[in-house]
Parts: sequence; structure tokens; C-alpha cells
Amino acid sequence: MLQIQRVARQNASKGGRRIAVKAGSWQSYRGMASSSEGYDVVVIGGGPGGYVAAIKAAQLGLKTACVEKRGALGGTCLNVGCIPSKAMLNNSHLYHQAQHDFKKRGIDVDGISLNLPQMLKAKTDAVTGLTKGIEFLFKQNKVDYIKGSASFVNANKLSVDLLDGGKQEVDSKNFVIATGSEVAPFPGGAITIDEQQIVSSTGALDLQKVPEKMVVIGGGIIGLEMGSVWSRLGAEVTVVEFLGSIGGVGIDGEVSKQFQRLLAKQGLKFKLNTKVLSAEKKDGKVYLQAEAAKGGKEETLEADVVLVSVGRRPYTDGLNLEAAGVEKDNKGRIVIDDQFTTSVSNIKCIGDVTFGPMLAHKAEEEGIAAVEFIKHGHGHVNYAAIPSVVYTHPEVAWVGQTEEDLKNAGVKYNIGKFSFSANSRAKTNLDTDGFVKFLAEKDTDKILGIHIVGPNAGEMIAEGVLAIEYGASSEDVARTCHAHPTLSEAFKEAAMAASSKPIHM
Ligand SMILES: Cc1cc2nc3c(=O)[nH]c(=O)nc-3n(C[C@H](O)[C@H](O)[C@H](O)COP(=O)(O)OP(=O)(O)OC[C@H]3O[C@@H](n4cnc5c(N)ncnc54)[C@H](O)[C@@H]3O)c2cc1C
Ligand SMILES: NC(=O)c1ccc[n+]([C@@H]2O[C@H](COP(=O)([O-])OP(=O)(O)OC[C@H]3O[C@@H](n4cnc5c(N)ncnc54)[C@H](O)[C@@H]3O)[C@@H](O)[C@H]2O)c1
Repeated sequence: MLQIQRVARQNASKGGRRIAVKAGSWQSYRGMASSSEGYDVVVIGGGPGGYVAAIKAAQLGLKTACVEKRGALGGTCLNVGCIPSKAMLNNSHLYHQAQHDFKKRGIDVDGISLNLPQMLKAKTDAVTGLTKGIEFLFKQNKVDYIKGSASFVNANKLSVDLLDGGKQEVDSKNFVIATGSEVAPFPGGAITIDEQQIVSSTGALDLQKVPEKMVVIGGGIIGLEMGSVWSRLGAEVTVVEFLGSIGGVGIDGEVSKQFQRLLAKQGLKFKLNTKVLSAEKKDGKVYLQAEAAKGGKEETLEADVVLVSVGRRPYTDGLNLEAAGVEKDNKGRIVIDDQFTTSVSNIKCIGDVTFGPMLAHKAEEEGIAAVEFIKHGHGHVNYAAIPSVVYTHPEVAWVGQTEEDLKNAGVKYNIGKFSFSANSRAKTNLDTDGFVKFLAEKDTDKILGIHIVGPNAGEMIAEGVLAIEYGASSEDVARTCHAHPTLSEAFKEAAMAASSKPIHM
């Protein structure tokens, strides 16, 4: 019963906005699937969406293989995304703290210096350990790992160019496409990424020298995380953002402003409402032409290294989707219905290559739900309860709707805010920047959004996700006992502020 309610809730939460409903229901799929032999499920792509789908499918008793062409499992996230960036964020933060923060805590350290090769090695070690770990999980769960590049022959057959040479044909009743995304090139080809001086996030994770001046094009999550890393390690970083605010899609306006103030205090410079037009490499430098977003006077920005972080796009190169009949939309996303089924009834699709936010945990949830649909005919992802986290210091995290969303939808709401400067643990930690903000429906007190800028926001938001998943009111959270002294008391007090009054402010 609960499952059925959840599927209904999931469908309702999408409201037809995210998922275009195409032909190919669960019933019609069942008719087709039994006709072929080989695997029950073959997953194409071994990123967080694909590898999780493969493990879950095997756990459900389906004969499963996963095809991955990178030579390592884990996809963008483990190899050139979430994991290496978080290693660099953590270690650059410690370096920055040791230089600028230890003294006031009574820790005198002499002769601190950066050993960048060692910091890069620590990052690589974390990546290697985790990608090998997934290979182990595949063995443990009896998922066949096919190393090569997959291409559809028809809706029940792949041809795989094996990394070790040669080709292999792979037959399956069902496929899950999880081929992810790639760096979006600069529009119009005006700037070419060379991964040395003009880098994408991939090059920015592996710079062999701290640049003196770095210009970041795009003040979304990648720009702010990687800009923070190199700023902490000593670069003068300028973020150029087309829009009037930073943080990308989904960030609350008030949080974005506070976030920008805090990053500026750390030394990052911002040029908002500014559009980069072109780049020229000359005498070891890069010169960028930029102008006001709405048109106006041009200016030249000089940099040693430029990071292009203007978004990512779905990746389907070489898949030969036409041979299977799988359709894409005009943004290159594979079109799916609310059961992750593509235009072909036995082929499902999940993660960055289809609709929705490009986040590892969203891809994982979809991976599990998609194979549950294959096995049981029902699955569940609640798109209203997908958290977002920016792993800077302080962190920024949110779930649900922003004030701007609610205003645009004409929804009446209460705000409850609590500042970390009034939280005892934050005070003892000398880490008091930021706040927790609850948005609750005026009439019912139901939580509609939670936004945090502050220490440990990325861990704390899990409580908000749970509250939204269970349809909690802010009073529910306010009446829940939180341990003292913890940062999470700020979370409780913000809930108290939304439903009645906080105690400590
Ligand atoms: C710098 C950076 C930092 C990030 N940090 C975070 C973060 O902190 N948290 C977060 O949630 N998200 C983060 N992301 C986003 C996250 O990496 C993606 O949302 C996630 O990896 C998507 O998972 P996926 O499985 O859909 O695709 P991917 O991870 O892109 O995996 C797809 C895989 O498919 C393989 N493939 C493609 N075509 C074929 C083929 N024809 N045959 C065989 N294999 C194929 C590719 O080689 C790839 O390994 C970050 C991204 C970047 C770039
Ligand atoms: N912590 C995380 O969860 C995390 C970390 C990194 C990446 N990611 C994911 O990776 C994806 C890509 O990240 P991203 O930061 O590249 O994209 P993004 O879409 O988040 O941000 C790109 C920014 O570039 C700006 N921009 C575009 N063209 C510009 C121009 N010509 N000049 C100046 N600014 C311009 C846009 O206005 C936007 O703010 C995102 O979907 C994100 O969810 C997530």
C-alpha cells in the first residue's frame, strides 16, 4: 500500500513538468521483453546512476551486466567530479585554516607550506580506492563488468568495442542507459578548452602549479567549488557570472547574497551581470573579452588559468540510439516517461543523460527505481526531496522550494530563520557565519523548503530531506529533541522560529 501511495506521490510531485510521457508502459514492455535471450538487464555506463542500477538489479535476482568505456567504474562523479573535487576542497580548506585560522585558536605553527604534488596524490588515492571498491561490489553482487564502448545494434542487442581490442555482442531483455554528461563547450566555439591554461573542471582538478590569477567563467556550483580550492591555495580568483547572482539553479536568493558576501570575505572577486565573449592566449597569459550581460562597454581580463564552468550537457556519443529507436529532445536529453522508459519499451534511462538536476544522488535514486520498475512494475523517486549541496566553506545546502519559487507560485508562507552566531557549538568552534532558513506553508505549517548556509550544512540538510519526505510541519521539527551542543540545534531553532518563536534569539 505504502509503495502504491509513494508512486502516486512521485507522479504527483513531478506534475508532468519534468517527465514527458511517451509511449511504452510497463504492461507493453512485458510483452516484448520475453522474446530475447542473454542478460535480463544490461546497464550502459558505470557512473553513480549506472553502477547502482546494476548492483540493485543483481540484488533483485536479475542476470546483469554493466558496460563502461572509461577503464574505471564510478563515472564522472568518482573519477573527475564529486570525489576528487571534495578531496581538494577538504585539503585546501585545512591548508587555508592552518595559515589563517589556527593562530586565533592558540595553535602556532611555523613554516607551513603547500606540497601540491602530495595534495594531488591524496586526491588520486581517494579516487582509486573508491573506483576499485565498486569493482569489488560488482564481483560480490555477481554483476558482469564489460570494459568497452557500447553501441546499439537493435533494441535487444549491443555491440561493444572492447578496451582490450575486439568486439563483443551483448543481448539483453532490458537496457538501462546511464551514459551521463560531458562538459558543455563555450557557446559558439569562442573559447577552446585545452585543459592546461583554459581548463574545464577536469583540468582544474589537476593543475600542477597554483596560478597567480585565475578567472572562472560561470558562478555555478563547479565555478564556486573549484574557485574556492585555488583561491585557498593562493590564486587571485575572479568569478565572472552572466546572471546577477551566484550559485546556479535552485539556490534561494537571500542565501545566494549571503554566500557571495562570505566568499568575497575569503578573497574571491565577483563580476556579476557580465558575459565573457572570447579568449586569446598570448605570451603565457589568457586575455578574456567580456561585456555587461545586457550589452555595453567591453573590458579585458587577464589570467594565467581560465576555468570554463558554464554547465554540462547530456552525453550519447557513439551509442547509435537511432538503431534502437530511442528519442532525444532538442537539448540532447533522452526522453523518458514517469517510469524511466524511453521511446522504446524495454530501454530505460536515468541520471545526467535525461531530465532533472545533474546530481550523483539523483542518478542513484533513479537507478534503483528504474530496475525496481523492471522487476516489480513499481519504483519511487521523490523529486521534491532531492537535496543540493555546495561544498565550499561554509557549505550551502537546500531542499525544496525557494522564497522566489513560492512568490512566483503565489503561495503564502512563514519564514523561520536562525543564525549560527547564536548557536553554542558554532561559537565554540569559532565558525559562526551563516544561518538556517525554514519556509513553511502559512495555513498548514507544512515545510516547503529548507535553506542553509553555514558549517556542516551538507550533513544537516539530510534532516530537512527526511522532514520533507515525511510531509513534516515546522512544528514537528521544532518539537524534536536535538542534542546539545550541536550545530543541528540551529536547525531546530529555525523550525521554532517558523512555527512560533526561537529560544536563543
Ligand atoms: C567537478 C564536478 C563535481 C561534482 N560534484 C558533485 C557533487 O559533489 N555531488 C553531486 O551530487 N554531483 C556532483 N557532480 C555531478 C555528478 O558527477 C553527476 O551528476 C553524476 O556523475 C551523474 O551520474 P551518471 O551515472 O548519470 O553519469 P556519469 O557519472 O557521467 O557516468 C556515465 C558513464 O557512462 C560511461 N559511458 C558513456 N557512454 C558510454 C558507452 N557508449 N559505453 C560504455 N560506457 C559509456 C562514461 O564513461 C561514464 O563513466 C559533479 C560533477 C563535476 C563535473
Ligand atoms: N556539489 C555538487 O552537487 C556539484 C558540484 C559540481 C557540479 N555539480 C553539477 O554539475 C553541473 C554543472 O555545473 P556548472 O557549475 O558547470 O553549471 P551550472 O549550470 O551550475 O552553472 C553555470 C553558470 O555559468 C553561467 N554562465 C553561462 N554562460 C556564461 C558566460 N558566457 N559568461 C559568464 N557566465 C556564464 C550561468 O549563468 C550559470 O550560473 C551542475 O548541474 C551541477 O549540479 C554539482
